[in-house]
Amino acid sequence: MKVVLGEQHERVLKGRVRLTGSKSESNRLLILQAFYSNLELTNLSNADDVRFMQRALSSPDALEVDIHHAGTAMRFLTAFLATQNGRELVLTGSHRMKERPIGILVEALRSMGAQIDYDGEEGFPPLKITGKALTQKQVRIPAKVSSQYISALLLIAPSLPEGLEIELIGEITSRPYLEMTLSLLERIGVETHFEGQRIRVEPQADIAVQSQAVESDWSAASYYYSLIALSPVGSQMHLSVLREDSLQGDRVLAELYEAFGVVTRYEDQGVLLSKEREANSVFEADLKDAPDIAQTLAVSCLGLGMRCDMRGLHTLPIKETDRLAAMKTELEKFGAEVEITDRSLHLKAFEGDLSSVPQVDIETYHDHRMAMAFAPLCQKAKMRILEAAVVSKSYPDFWKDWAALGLWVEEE
Ligand SMILES: O=C(O)C1=C[C@@H](OP(=O)(O)O)[C@@H](O)[C@H](O)C1
Ligand SMILES: C=C(OP(=O)(O)O)C(=O)O
Repeated sequence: MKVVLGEQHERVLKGRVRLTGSKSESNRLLILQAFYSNLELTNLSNADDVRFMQRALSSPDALEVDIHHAGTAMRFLTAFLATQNGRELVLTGSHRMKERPIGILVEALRSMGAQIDYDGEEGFPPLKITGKALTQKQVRIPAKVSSQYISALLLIAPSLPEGLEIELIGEITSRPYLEMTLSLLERIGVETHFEGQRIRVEPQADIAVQSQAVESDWSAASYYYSLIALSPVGSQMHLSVLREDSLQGDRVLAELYEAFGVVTRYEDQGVLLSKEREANSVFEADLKDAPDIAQTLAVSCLGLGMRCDMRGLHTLPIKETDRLAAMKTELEKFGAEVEITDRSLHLKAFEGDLSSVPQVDIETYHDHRMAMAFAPLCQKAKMRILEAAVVSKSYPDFWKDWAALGLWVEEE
């Protein structure tokens, strides 16, 4: 599927969108529900990554589980399945998943007594997992490559007879995702402690009967922040259901988009975004706590002619695609000047006229966020998004919601 956008530019927008549940919260709570069956969940995400997790958890006899592109599902299920005594299976994923490293998590689980073998290349999926009762109550794990490895350990921790003490080695990346995991554990009644480089999770055999509501997805909200930033002053968007006291680190959008002239007001049922003034000329940020919104921010900067300096992007090369390389290639198609390292992106303030650039074809590299990050640029430029159906990884209704807003979405 290809989507053509940007037939009309600089439209004043007024709209409302109800976003699907957070995929990060959903996949954590589904693992916890597999341990504690009296946990009821509402507002789960309809993302592919969550459906693959649900399918995996409801197939107790499968000899092979394929989680496609879902990083969190791959990492969380590796730890979960390692604890399922008597179960033997192969956990695999898409071609890209087989290039995304998992050795750090496998090593940590092995040191706790798990039996996990590589079914292909050492350090990468697919994995052959033989479930066992894990014996160790302490583990050490490097924290700089992906927080998902640590969240995976945290999610199995309360099911272990003595809980778990995790020592984090080195700089902690994507920290809000660890805090989200700990908050969800606390919410269902598990005791946790996080101080310095140490996390302790107490054992918890049962929890009280309860229902937990998943908040909507702040990473999905980023595309509307960018859309309003790129729209004329006076544009507004209401997004539900998002909260100021969110567990999701991407709530930092509310602060970051002030530099783009977007004001956030928290209301009863969500947030109201308003474009109230012109953007600053420079945007600088360290995104090690919020890596998933880097692509969105870079496109906002291009559209507004802002110079952009983003650091803390060291996890981007191992996500759905090498996001730094992909961004450089696609931004340059509009005439932008971009420099990248293995952890940063620098975009020179764009001085050209985007509306006169002939229609650009945006490649998506099997990455949902490439498609969604470029879409808001439809307020400034004409483009065709290739393989646009990739959005279903986290936000299957994305194009439907854009069409409902009256944004030009033509399918080819
Ligand atoms: O735990 C999670 O739900 C996630 C953690 C982050 O990954 P890293 O910790 O690998 O940066 C983030 O990029 C990903 O989309 C979701
Ligand atoms: C990196 C992402 O997902 P995952 O690592 O779960 O595949 C993402 O959604 O941007």
